[in-house]
Amino acid sequence: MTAVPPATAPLIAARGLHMAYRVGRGQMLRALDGVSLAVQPGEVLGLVGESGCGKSTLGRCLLRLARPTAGQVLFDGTDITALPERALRPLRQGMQMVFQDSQAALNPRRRAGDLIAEPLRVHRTPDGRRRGAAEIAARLAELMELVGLPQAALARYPHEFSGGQRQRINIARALALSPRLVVADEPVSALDVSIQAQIVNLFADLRDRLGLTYVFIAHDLAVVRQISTRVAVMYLGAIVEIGPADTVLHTPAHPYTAALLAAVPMVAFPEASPGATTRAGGHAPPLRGDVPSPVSPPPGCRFNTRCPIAQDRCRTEPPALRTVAGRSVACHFPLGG
Ligand SMILES: Nc1ncnc2c1ncn2[C@@H]1O[C@H](COP(=O)(O)OP(=O)(O)OP(=O)(O)O)[C@@H](O)[C@H]1O
Repeated sequence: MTAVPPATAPLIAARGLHMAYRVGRGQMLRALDGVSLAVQPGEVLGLVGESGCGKSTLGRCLLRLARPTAGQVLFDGTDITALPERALRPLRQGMQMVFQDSQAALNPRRRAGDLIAEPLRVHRTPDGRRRGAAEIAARLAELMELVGLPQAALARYPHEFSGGQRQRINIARALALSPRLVVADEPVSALDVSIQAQIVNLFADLRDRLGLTYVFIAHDLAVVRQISTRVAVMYLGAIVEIGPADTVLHTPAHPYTAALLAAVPMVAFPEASPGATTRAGGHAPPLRGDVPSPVSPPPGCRFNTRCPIAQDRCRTEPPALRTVAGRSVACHFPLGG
C-alpha cells in the first residue's frame, strides 16, 4: 500500500515529546527524547526500531494513556496533553489501541459479545443517549461482519478462539465506537506467520472501508512494508528517519535504517523486488552490540557507538532531522546524500 493522501490537517500530532521515568538513585530514563511527528487522516504510519527504543511509550502518549513529561499531543487539532480525564473522555472514543497479546486483553470469563459490547454500554452516543439492546445487537452484527467472524462467535469465550480469531475480537472491540485513529502496538507479533498476513490484510481492508488512520508499531519490517504509507524509524527515544514507506525502506538514508533492513532479505517484499534475495540495506553490515542505556545515551549522535561510518563530529554534535532526498533524516553523513 503506497498511496499517500493529499496533505490536510493532521489527525494526530506530537510536538517535542519527552517522556522520562525515574529509575532510582536520582537517575532518569529518557524513553522519549524530543519526538515530533504528524499523521494525516488516512495515513498508516509504521513505527519501527529495536526493542526498548520507545515505540510503545510514543503510542501510549499519542492516545494519552500515558502523560508525557514535556511536549504536546494534538488530536484533530485539540491539545490533549494535559486535558483532564473528564474532558478527554468524549475524545477517547475517537482513538483506540490494539495490543499484541490478544489473550491478555480479553477477560476469559466473558463471552465475545459482552467483551465487544462493553464500550457500547459504557459510553453514550455522540448525542448523549445510552444505547438500547437492539442498537447494540445491530452494531455487534456489523462489527462481526467487518472483522470477518461468524455471528455465532459472539456467544463463545476467548479460550475457544485461535490467536488470530482473538485478535479479530480485539479489533472489533477497538472499532465498536467508530474511532478515527487506531494505534496498533505489535498487533501481529504473537501470531503464527501464516496468520500474520491475514490480520495485516484485515487492518488494510478496514482502513479502506472505514477511512481509518493508523500508527502501526512493529519490529518486523516485512509487516511494516505491507501496510505503511509512511515509516518512522526510532532509536533510543528519538526519530532518526521518517518519510514515505517506499523511500525509507528501499533507499534508507540513516545507517541505522540500513542496518535494520540489511537483516531482512528482500524476498520478504516480493512486490518490491520479484524473486530477488538482495537486501534493501545494500551492503550495510549487521548491527553490532546492544542499544546503549536510555539512562545515559551517548553524546553527539545517539547511534554513533554502533554506526559503521561514524566520524569525530558524530561523537560530539547531535544531528538534527533534516530533509534529504524526500525524507527527513538525523545524520551528519546520510547514505546516498
Ligand atoms: N513505566 C516505566 N518505568 C521505567 N521505564 C520504563 C517504563 N516504561 C517503559 N520504560 C523504558 O522505556 C524505554 C522504552 O520502552 P518502550 O516499551 O516504549 O520501548 P519499545 O520500543 O516499545 O520496546 P518493546 O518493543 O520491547 O516494547 C525502555 O528502556 C523501557 O525499559
